[in-house]
Amino acid sequence: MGNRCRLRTAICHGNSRRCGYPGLRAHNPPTFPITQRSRRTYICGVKQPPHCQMTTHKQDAGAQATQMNMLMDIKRGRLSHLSITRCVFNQLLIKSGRALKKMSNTAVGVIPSHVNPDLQEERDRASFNVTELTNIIDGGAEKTLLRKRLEKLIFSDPDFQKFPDIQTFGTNSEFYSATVLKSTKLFKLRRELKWTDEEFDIALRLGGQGHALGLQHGMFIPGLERLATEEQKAKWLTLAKQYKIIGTYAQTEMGHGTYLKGLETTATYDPKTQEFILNTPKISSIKWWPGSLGKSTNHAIVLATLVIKGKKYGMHPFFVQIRSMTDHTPMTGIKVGEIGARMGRMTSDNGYLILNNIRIPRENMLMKNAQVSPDGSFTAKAPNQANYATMVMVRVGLSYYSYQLLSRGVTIGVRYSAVRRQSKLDPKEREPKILEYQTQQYKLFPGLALAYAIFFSSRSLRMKYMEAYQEIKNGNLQKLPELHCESAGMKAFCTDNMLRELEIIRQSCGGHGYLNASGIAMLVTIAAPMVTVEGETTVMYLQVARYLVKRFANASTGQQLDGCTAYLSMDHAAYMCPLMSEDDCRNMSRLCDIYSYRVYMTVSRVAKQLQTDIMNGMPQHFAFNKNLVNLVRAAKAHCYYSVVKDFSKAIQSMQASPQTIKALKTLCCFFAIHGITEESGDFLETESIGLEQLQWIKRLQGTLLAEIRSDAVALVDAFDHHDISLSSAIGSYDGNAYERLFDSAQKDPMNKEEVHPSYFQYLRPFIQEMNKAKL
Ligand SMILES: CCCCCCCCCCCCCC(=O)SCCNC(=O)CCNC(=O)[C@H](O)C(C)(C)COP(=O)(O)OP(=O)(O)OC[C@H]1O[C@@H](n2cnc3c(N)ncnc32)[C@H](O)[C@@H]1OP(=O)(O)O
Ligand SMILES: Cc1cc2nc3c(=O)[nH]c(=O)nc-3n(C[C@H](O)[C@H](O)[C@H](O)COP(=O)(O)OP(=O)(O)OC[C@H]3O[C@@H](n4cnc5c(N)ncnc54)[C@H](O)[C@@H]3O)c2cc1C
Repeated sequence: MGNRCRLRTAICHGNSRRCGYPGLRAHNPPTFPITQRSRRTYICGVKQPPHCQMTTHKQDAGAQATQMNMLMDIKRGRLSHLSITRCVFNQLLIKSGRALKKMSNTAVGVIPSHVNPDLQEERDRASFNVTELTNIIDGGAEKTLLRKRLEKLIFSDPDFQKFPDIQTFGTNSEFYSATVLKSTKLFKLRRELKWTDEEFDIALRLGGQGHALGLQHGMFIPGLERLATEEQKAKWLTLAKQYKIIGTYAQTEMGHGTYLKGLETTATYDPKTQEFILNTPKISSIKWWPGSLGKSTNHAIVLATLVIKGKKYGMHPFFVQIRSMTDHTPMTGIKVGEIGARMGRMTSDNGYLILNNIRIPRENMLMKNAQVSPDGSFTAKAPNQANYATMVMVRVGLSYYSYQLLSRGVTIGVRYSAVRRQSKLDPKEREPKILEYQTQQYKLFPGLALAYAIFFSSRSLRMKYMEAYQEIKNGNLQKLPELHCESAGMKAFCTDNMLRELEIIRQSCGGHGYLNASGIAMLVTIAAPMVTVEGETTVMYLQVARYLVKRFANASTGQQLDGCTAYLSMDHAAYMCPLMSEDDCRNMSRLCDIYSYRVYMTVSRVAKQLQTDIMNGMPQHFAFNKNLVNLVRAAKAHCYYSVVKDFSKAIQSMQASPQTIKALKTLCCFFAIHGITEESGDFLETESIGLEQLQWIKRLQGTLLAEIRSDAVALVDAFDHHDISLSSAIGSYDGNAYERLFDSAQKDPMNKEEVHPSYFQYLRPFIQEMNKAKL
């Protein structure tokens, strides 16, 4: 915390409580309207004479020195609480004689209504029209209006306004209740206002993190849509869409999440009664993790290994009622509950489920992809992986969700860095904004560029998904393998890199980044499980690698490839690094060629090594395991290349002003060259670039940091996250970080009482005992 802030806090702390103005607390607003001018004359809600103001950066050195000395005294414990207050006030009164020309624009405990000038200055210097870029992100000006209309509606509700504070200070149980309330409110609004799916999606996103009933829309409804027959949909999908039943997707078990063939929950068919008997026969088979299962849901799609006459038929989905529709108690034979406190905030009630001889009618197997007839004969209509369809959809969704989380994080980081001043660059100048430090830019701008890259790339993936899904729905599964590769790869790439960047951004906020009130700490914990859910990162990369190796083998036989692996069948024999000068390093087409060659080399090397190992007699699974690290490396290279390509293509086809295009091009180029510097070893080793080119690229990196710096605030403003969605004291639109931090601290339940009960219970008796004790 800077000196200025520490002093403010110290002043307010004493002042608000014991400085001779009893009854007035820091967050007590004055009871009459505050004008801009009068606002300046308040400290802790107490009217002060104009001269009795906080010092500013431009104050004279003498005043600063006096305050510093006082601070040292406070630190050393030489000043009592009361004397601190008096002393500070006296000092301020003395200094008032020097007529501080520019008074502090904010009184402690009052959040100013104007934008922090340091942030305004950034906005004034933007090289492009922020609204234009916001419109592009929203998908058009009319979509921005729609989002804003929904924002206004949702955030005018006091329950939504309260949510950030509950998220910051509430107990797990309070937070869970708030997320139930939030979900039910949104569901009701959807019905009442007849929202379209798009409007509802926007509303869910605005609602921020934490939806107790999130799995209803995230997986239960999509699961029914993808796995149920038309007849079953008519029965259950309608109920689910009308919220008459609340459900989840229960697949993962305590013993298995990744390896679906290893699921131990069984659904054994009984032809006599035409029922399935569901069991979780051992501890490792207990369903463990499903969201909304712990406390919220009354139904579930349970994934279980189908057993007919002792034969196993792989994993299939079953529709199971788990709680009573009248009193929400578990159905007979079912034990269900919460799995326990998790890292960070519990954004959903993840649960466990034990099934003990639960009988469900034959019709409750979701039979779109495979059927069991009354006599127990099994017919598959599609490969078993068709039952993984819900996961593919969620992987696509999580790629976009990564954009949402990261863009929020980087908004907080950049805005805060534009209002935080610390240390000295030029000894003669005032302390600079920390955003001026190149190292700070290097912490923030990769995340900023990644947020845009993920946005454009996940948008392109979503479009591919919609197209392929239509075909898959009609029984044409041709595009499924590529869709699986792309969705698994993007899910892994986006969540993995998003989490890494968010943690760097958190650190870039210094101490305040560790406070929940910063919003960024919370984002990191919300992002943390995203690398695990819906297919763990390494496992997903390995699925990509498996596809790449296969496609490489196809290309080696002369097959012309299309789609995301087309580059594998191109002729790379005559490759030469296309960067001839430093200027070329800004050429996206050339940078894409470098990326494509790097993937090609990485894939071909590992594929050839695999082949050699197998030819040398190594069993295939051994050979695979021996090369896993390089397989993941190849998959990562493929994904980075795809994202660079998508980002660059999106800009090429964009209808926007030259200024906006230029700002995005700079960011895209930075994203591409940052990837090269991060993995320079790989690029050099594959001879995609040479040493000289690497030097050019590194030099350009410094130049681009400086170019992005001037538009950084505008680029994050363009995401246009509402303050309630951000839930950040240090990243709000007005940039009044310190005032909001202080305000937030006042709301901490620990500050409700001046003296904590533990003082009477433990501390006072202890101190008394120590005072009585002989030396
Ligand atoms: C909308 C969301 C918004 C965001 C909300 C935020 C809130 C967060 C909410 C969070 C909620 C979190 C909720 C949750 O977490 S729900 C639980 C999620 N669980 C998982 O994701 C499990 C991960 N495991 C698997 O998916 C599979 O077991 C893997 C893939 C690992 C292996 O697979 P498998 O066991 O079968 O063995 P195999 O490797 O021999 O593969 C055999 C063949 O199958 C092909 N194959 C494999 N998979 C697919 C596929 N999907 N489509 C098409 N094809 C596929 C594969 O290429 C291969 O083809 P070929 O090479 O033989 O030709
Ligand atoms: C917050 C949260 C919400 C969730 N929600 C749901 C839900 O709603 N419904 C649901 O069904 N599930 C849910 N899950 C479970 C989630 O899908 C699984 O945790 C996830 O798929 C990972 O599986 P796992 O836990 O078995 O990890 P593991 O597979 O045990 O992973 C542990 C390690 O083993 C490695 N590993 C495993 N297999 C391989 C391999 N073949 N090759 C190389 N390395 C390997 C991994 O890379 C990892 O490093 C949720 C989980 C979380 C954390």
